[in-house]
Order: sequence, then structure tokens, then C-alpha cells
Amino acid sequence: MASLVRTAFRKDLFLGKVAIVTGGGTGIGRAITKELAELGCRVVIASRKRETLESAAAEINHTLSKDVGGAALPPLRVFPFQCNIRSEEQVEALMKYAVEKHGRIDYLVNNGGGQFMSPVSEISAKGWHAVIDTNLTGTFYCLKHAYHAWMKDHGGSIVNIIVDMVKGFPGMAHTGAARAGVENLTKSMALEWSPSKIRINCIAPGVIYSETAAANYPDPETFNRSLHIIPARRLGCPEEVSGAVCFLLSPAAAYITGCTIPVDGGQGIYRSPWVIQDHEGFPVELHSEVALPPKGEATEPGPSEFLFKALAELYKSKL
Ligand SMILES: CCCCC/C=C/C(=O)SCCNC(=O)CCNC(=O)[C@H](O)C(C)(C)COP(=O)(O)OP(=O)(O)OC[C@H]1O[C@@H](n2cnc3c(N)ncnc32)[C@H](O)[C@@H]1OP(=O)(O)O
Ligand SMILES: NC(=O)C1=CN([C@@H]2O[C@H](COP(=O)(O)OP(=O)(O)OC[C@H]3O[C@@H](n4cnc5c(N)ncnc54)[C@H](OP(=O)(O)O)[C@@H]3O)[C@@H](O)[C@H]2O)C=CC1
Repeated sequence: MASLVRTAFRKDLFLGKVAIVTGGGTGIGRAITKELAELGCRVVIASRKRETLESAAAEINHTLSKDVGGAALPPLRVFPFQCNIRSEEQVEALMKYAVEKHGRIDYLVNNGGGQFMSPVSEISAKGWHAVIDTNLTGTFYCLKHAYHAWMKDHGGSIVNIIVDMVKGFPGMAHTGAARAGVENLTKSMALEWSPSKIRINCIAPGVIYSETAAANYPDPETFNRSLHIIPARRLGCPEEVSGAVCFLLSPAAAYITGCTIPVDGGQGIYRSPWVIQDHEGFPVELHSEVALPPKGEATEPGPSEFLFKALAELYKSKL
């Protein structure tokens, strides 16, 4: 049977390599796992739900190419390992398993994570810690123990999956703060670990649809409601994140470290989804005598129409 996995890369790109993908049983992590395994890599997938991991590993192993260029490939290339990244002991055990059973850790993809929607004012301390512990501290544990278990002496390449939070992340501020922490940690690690020949980068996905990702939100239309903030005018697919991860892990990115690549259909450089309710305007604190400019109406959306009209007038006046 021909492989069901599509890839833009050379089929033996990761032959003989070993990767760990946290959250590798669902959504984006599953697409990354499939592509790495199709390219010859052995992939340890790690997350909390054993059944999800086991069925994902079995299904992916079933779809993979059996040979490359006439040479047989190991038929099983995806291996489940139950691990809550919030537990340092479990993360240490994951790294030990990878080295003892698979011989090495060439790549680490810190993809496992998530959050819930809530204004900051309503986030409980427990909810805050759950999100910070998962996304920031969990990533730290994985980095630290992959380093000690293997990468310190042998090098490696790491990709951290974060979110598009360049304009803040109102509505999910806990995760915005955690991922900004991961992005900064990435820069520090790129510098501290360059003598060990470790490269480390981030991917910042925009709005990427998968059934499991969407299931975390109470309203099934949540993802589609983002279309107006996406210049590409469609949602992203997990496979579109996976391609960028494979690039960053591969030798093609040998001179890239400490950076973030957005995979977001242009969302990061476009408008925020957050709508500011109209209000009376900030008080003028220091200049009580100042004459305020007349207050216009804050309309949402439509600023580009106004801008185009102004540009057209300017153009006409220059003719
Ligand atoms: C515009 C569309 C979005 C575009 C961007 C998309 C980004 C994505 O990341 S999509 C992928 C989403 N996937 C996930 O989020 C999966 C993983 N998520 C989780 O596991 C949880 O959200 C977690 C990170 C909070 C961890 O959950 P868990 O370890 O199971 O912790 P608890 O369920 O026990 O919760 C602890 C605590 O957190 C508060 N809380 C949890 N969920 C909610 C919620 N839906 N609303 C409000 N508060 C929540 C709460 O305080 C919990 O404590 P208890 O009240 O005692 O249950
Ligand atoms: N989809 C999107 O639009 C975007 C997603 N992202 C991020 O991409 C990553 C993948 O999300 P996506 O595939 O979309 O959604 P999913 O909900 O499908 O994936 C989240 C994965 O994280 C794993 N996970 C969660 N908590 C833990 C934990 N404590 N320990 C180990 N694994 C954990 C889950 O597995 P299990 O439940 O078995 O533990 C699951 O496989 C996440 O970090 C997400 O926040 C970022 C930007 C946008």
C-alpha cells in the first residue's frame, strides 16, 4: 500500500534519527509525528492519555511507507509513552526511556499544551497554575532533561510550539504569558547551549483546525469566528505546522537558532481579534486645560475603507 502521508521533504531525511513529540497523539503533534516518521525518524509520542497515544501510534505505523529507495524501513516507527509534562519525574523517565530503548534523542518537539478561554479577572489561582505549569514549566522540564539525558554531549535540534501572542493574548492571557516565557527561554537556551551544538527555535501557529483542538472550546464555531483576522482567509491545517517543524529540525536550518517562525496565514501582522468596547476615552491626567480633539465614532470593522478613501484623495491632489 502506498503511504498516506504527504511531505515536501526527501523521504530519507530523518533516517536513523530519534525524536520526542509531546502531545504527539492528537492535532498538530500527530501531524508532526506522521511526517517525521514518514521521513524515517523513530518518534516517541508523550502525553497524559495512554489510550490516545496507543491508538495514534498504531494508526500512524499502519500508514507509513515500508521502504525508502528500495531499502526496508523499520515497520514500527512511532512509540507511545505516557507522561504528564507537569511532573518533572515523569519527564525525566521519558528522556531515560528514549535513550535506553531508542539509543538517542536527536529532536525534541515541545508541542503538548493548551489553555481555556477566560478574561484575566476570572482566572482562578488553580487555573492560572495549570496553564503556566503545563506550557512554561512543562517545556522547561522537557528542555532540561533532554539536555542532560542526551543533547548536552551529542547536540540536537528543538522546536517549541507557542502561539501567536505578539499583540498580547486577551481572552487567554495565561497562555500568552506562558508562551512569551517559552519564547524568551528559547533565546536564552539558544545562547547557553550553542557550544553543545543544540539549535532551538519556536513555531507560532495562528488558528489551526483539528477536531481535538476545537473540542477544547465550548462553541464549535470558535475557530471559524477568527476568519476575519486571517489574511489567508482560511484556517490552518496541522500539516502546515508540521512542514515548518520538519524544516527547523532538518539540516536545511543548520544556521537558524533562537528564532520564531509564525505559521499563521498572516494573522500576526494583521488585526487583533479583541474588540475594545467603546468608552468615554482615557482621562487627560496632566493637562486639565487642554482642548481635546473632537471625538469620532469608533467603528468596527472598516478602517481600511477610510484609509483607501484618504489615499485616493491624496493621489488625486497630486495629479
Ligand atoms: C480562537 C481559537 C483559538 C485559537 C488558538 C488556539 C489555541 C490552542 O491552543 S487550541 C488547542 C487547545 N488544546 C488544549 O487546550 C488541550 C489541553 N488543555 C488542557 O489540558 C486544559 O485546558 C488545561 C491546560 C487547563 C489543563 O487541564 P487539566 O490538567 O486537566 O486541569 P483541570 O481540568 O483540572 O483544571 C485545572 C483548573 O483550571 C481551571 N480551568 C480548567 N478548564 C477551565 C475552563 N474551561 N474554564 C475555566 N476554568 C478552567 C479551573 O480552575 C480548574 O480547576 P477546577 O475548577 O478545580 O476544575
Ligand atoms: N490549534 C491551534 O489553533 C493552536 C494550537 N497551539 C498549540 O499547539 C499545541 C498543540 O495543540 P493542538 O494540536 O491544536 O490541540 P490538541 O488539543 O489536539 O493538542 C494538545 C496536546 O497536548 C497534550 N497535553 C496537554 N497537556 C499535557 C500535559 N500536561 N502533559 C503532556 N501532554 C499534554 C494533549 O495530550 P493529552 O491530553 O493526552 O495529555 C494533546 O495531545 C498546543 O500547545 C496548543 O496550545 C498554538 C496555537 C494555535
